[in-house]
Amino acid sequence: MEEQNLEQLYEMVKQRKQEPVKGSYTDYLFTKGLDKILKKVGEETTEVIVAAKNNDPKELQYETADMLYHLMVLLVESGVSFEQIKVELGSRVGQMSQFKDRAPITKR
Ligand SMILES: N=c1c2ncn([C@@H]3O[C@H](COP(=O)(O)OP(=O)(O)OP(=O)(O)O)[C@@H](O)[C@H]3O)c2ncn1[C@@H]1O[C@H](COP(=O)(O)O)[C@@H](O)[C@H]1O
Repeated sequence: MEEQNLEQLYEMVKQRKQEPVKGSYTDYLFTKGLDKILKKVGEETTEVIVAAKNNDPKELQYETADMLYHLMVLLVESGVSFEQIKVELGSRVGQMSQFKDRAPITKR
């Protein structure tokens, strides 16, 4: 079975932006523009949430792939490079998360 990592997907989407393939879904999104892309990111994100809530791993896998694809389209459309995301993530490696427990609610 063929696999694709996120960076390869990003590069493929970027190539579609630079060299549009008329009739392709990616071109359809870029042609429709930012509002359409944002609606799709929102829709696919909601479907991820519902799949997780329904405890449906297959559906979660499918919807996560849909969401990530649309997120890559949004990054390309917004001019954010995959390298920038890697640098951002890299800057966090090895850092300790700042997490503070909220004080428990107590009875008066
Ligand atoms: N990974 C994806 C990918 N994931 C999801 N989708 C598309 O995202 C759409 C989501 O389905 P929906 O039912 O929500 O949307 P829709 O009803 O088709 O359309 P709208 O709601 O947006 O009007 C489907 O049309 C899927 O085909 C993707 N389309 C493309 N890719 C990758 O991009 C490559 C190039 O695709 P094209 O640009 O279409 O050639 C493909 O080979 C894939 O590797």
